[in-house]
Amino acid sequence: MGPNPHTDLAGLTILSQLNEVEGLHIKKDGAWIPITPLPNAFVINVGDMLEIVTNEIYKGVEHRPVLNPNKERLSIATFFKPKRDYYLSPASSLITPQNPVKFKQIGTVADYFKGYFSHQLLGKSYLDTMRLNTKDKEN
Ligand SMILES: O=C(O)CCC(=O)C(=O)O
Ligand SMILES: [Fe+2]
Repeated sequence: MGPNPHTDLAGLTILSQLNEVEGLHIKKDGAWIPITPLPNAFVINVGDMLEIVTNEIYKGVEHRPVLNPNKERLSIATFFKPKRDYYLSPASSLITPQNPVKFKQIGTVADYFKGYFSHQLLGKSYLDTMRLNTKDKEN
């Protein structure tokens, strides 16, 4: 976890904002928006793997934690992802003439992890390199 803007690698992230101090921003329509923690509520973020499985119907949310200089902030993240040996690809039921397949062949979840962590060294989005017919997104 770091302060850099990113999307999460897993399918879904469940965040528990333990002391309800603001500090998470998400990017929406090109603008950073602060998320106000609500009492007794989780923050749920869509990650890269759910974007792949839904063939981009659900988009991974870009977000960044912002340091609050005055208040300590406690956030616990739980990441949900498929098992490592599962094949990672868009669900066939979500591939239609209107929404043709959006991703290259990826392989297993373990293959995706391997590619992701070696690609991180290049400082670019690994998910964007897996898209078909689209240029790498600039962040
Ligand atoms: O600070 C947070 O609540 C989110 C942390 C985060 O983005 C992550 O762990 O991937
Ligand atoms: Fe994150």
